[in-house]
Amino acid sequence: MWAWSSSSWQQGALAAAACLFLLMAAARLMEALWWRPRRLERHFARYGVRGPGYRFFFGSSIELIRLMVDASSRPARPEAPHDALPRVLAFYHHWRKLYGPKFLIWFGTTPRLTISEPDLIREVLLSRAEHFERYVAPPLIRQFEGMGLTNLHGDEWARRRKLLTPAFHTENLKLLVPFVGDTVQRMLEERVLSVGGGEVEVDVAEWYPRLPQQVITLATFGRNYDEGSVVFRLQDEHASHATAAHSKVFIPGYRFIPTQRNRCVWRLDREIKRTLAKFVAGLQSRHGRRRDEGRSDDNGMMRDLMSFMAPAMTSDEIIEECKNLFFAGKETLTNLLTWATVALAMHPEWQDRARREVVSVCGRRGLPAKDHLPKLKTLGMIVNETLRLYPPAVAVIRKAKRDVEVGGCVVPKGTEVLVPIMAVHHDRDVWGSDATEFNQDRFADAGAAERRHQMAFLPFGGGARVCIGQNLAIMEAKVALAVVLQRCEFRLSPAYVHAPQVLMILNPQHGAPLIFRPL
Ligand code: HEM
Repeated sequence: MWAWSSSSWQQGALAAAACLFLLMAAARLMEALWWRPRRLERHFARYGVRGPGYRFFFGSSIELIRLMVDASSRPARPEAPHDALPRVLAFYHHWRKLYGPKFLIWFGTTPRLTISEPDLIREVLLSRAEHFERYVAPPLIRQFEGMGLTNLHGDEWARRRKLLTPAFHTENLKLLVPFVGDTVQRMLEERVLSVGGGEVEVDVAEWYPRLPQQVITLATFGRNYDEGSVVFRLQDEHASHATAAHSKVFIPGYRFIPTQRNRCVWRLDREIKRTLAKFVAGLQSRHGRRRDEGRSDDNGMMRDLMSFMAPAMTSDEIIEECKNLFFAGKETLTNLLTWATVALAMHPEWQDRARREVVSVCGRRGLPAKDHLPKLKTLGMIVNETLRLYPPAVAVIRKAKRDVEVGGCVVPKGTEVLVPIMAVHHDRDVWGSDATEFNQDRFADAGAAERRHQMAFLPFGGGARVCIGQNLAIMEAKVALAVVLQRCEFRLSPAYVHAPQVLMILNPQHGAPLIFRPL
């Protein structure tokens, strides 16, 4: 009898504990999925910050995707092609009209405060930057981006940034100038100049990637840059699978399920690491031998990144950093070159002006030299105006590490802050009534952007985490465009459709076919 009642008591206690556990789990779930988002909404509303409203589990994501897909189904308006913001950041354009320049959206259950006023941006990126950390990309994206500078935080980021910064100093990079010029010349010879003087159609969005690919590989490893192309090919494949898989982010743990796509992502990751590991091991022993023999790490052209990394980082760290630099430096530069060439094809008068400058500085056929670069002023203005209207990175995101006040509004810990760079660049209040027109002359005098506002022009971000590769990007862009302008005239192909679209960065949705005529 006692035994029976003792076991039934135990069963009752177990059932009660299970109920309590379930209730607590349900309460935690409700807190995460409903009560907390609603509390945060009320919090922001007290400061006058509103937005599209939180929807259970999905936040504003469904509405956001609908707005973006809808916008990308139509080309840009032909009468105002550079007014691309409504198409590229359709959700921003739509909700800003409804809620003003500061509004709240929800990425799933994560609140994202969207700010586009330069004064507030300055607070987030500069004056209160210590209260924010860089956005942490989801694991699938981090895996192909690599755990390098862009994805590190705190002391490890600071150590790595200090270590790599000297490699990107202008003096070190100037030694790459002849290589960039020579590479573009070879690319033109293969694709355009060898066609026998006739016109040829080239999709520049597909043609340009080879340049940053070769340049980053050389800047990273010194010689042997051909091997780098293997990594880029694998990384491209990895990126397309990972971004497609990332769209299933709402299924928790999806990345661990051995679907066909996930298995492919895992295989590619292993292959990239294996290829880089082989490469890095060879280079590490070369650098080690040089050190033992008391020889400098100078490879005769420039100090490559390996010579900065080899003495201070483990092989795994170097592999992750290489993945990161390959990722950060390729698509961005390809985009800049693509949009600059498209803009010059749309505006033949500026193309002529830029060409006249290149010929007068570098001659009809001479490759640009490092001393020519400061003299290519018009080209520099064109590059800046392209970065203003078509910034490859259309936004940056920060996350509040603790409760912090921005523009008089308390931003609770864990809130993400979205800075839509492209919106600032297209803002008439910042850039004047012709903000959405291509007018390189607005950059005629150095410091013109700064005078508008310290945060008016942010193609490379701002504050401590500003792009480490910006000098390299500007140098590459100026040299590449100079060589193209010297040797060819170009115009839009009849097949070209102006349709900028953001897929991680700003891409031409239907490619960028241009007609080249050798000069
Ligand atoms: C037109 C070309 C480029 C553009 C528009 C661009 C844009 C940016 C932006 C906006 C950021 C800041 C991100 C943030 O604050 O969250 C950034 C960071 C970074 N960029 Fe670039 N980038 C370009 C070229 C390059 C190149 C050529 C490299 C190197 C090969 C590079 C390497 C990096 C790295 C490593 C970071 C992270 C810096 C850190 O967090 O300390 N970028 N870039």
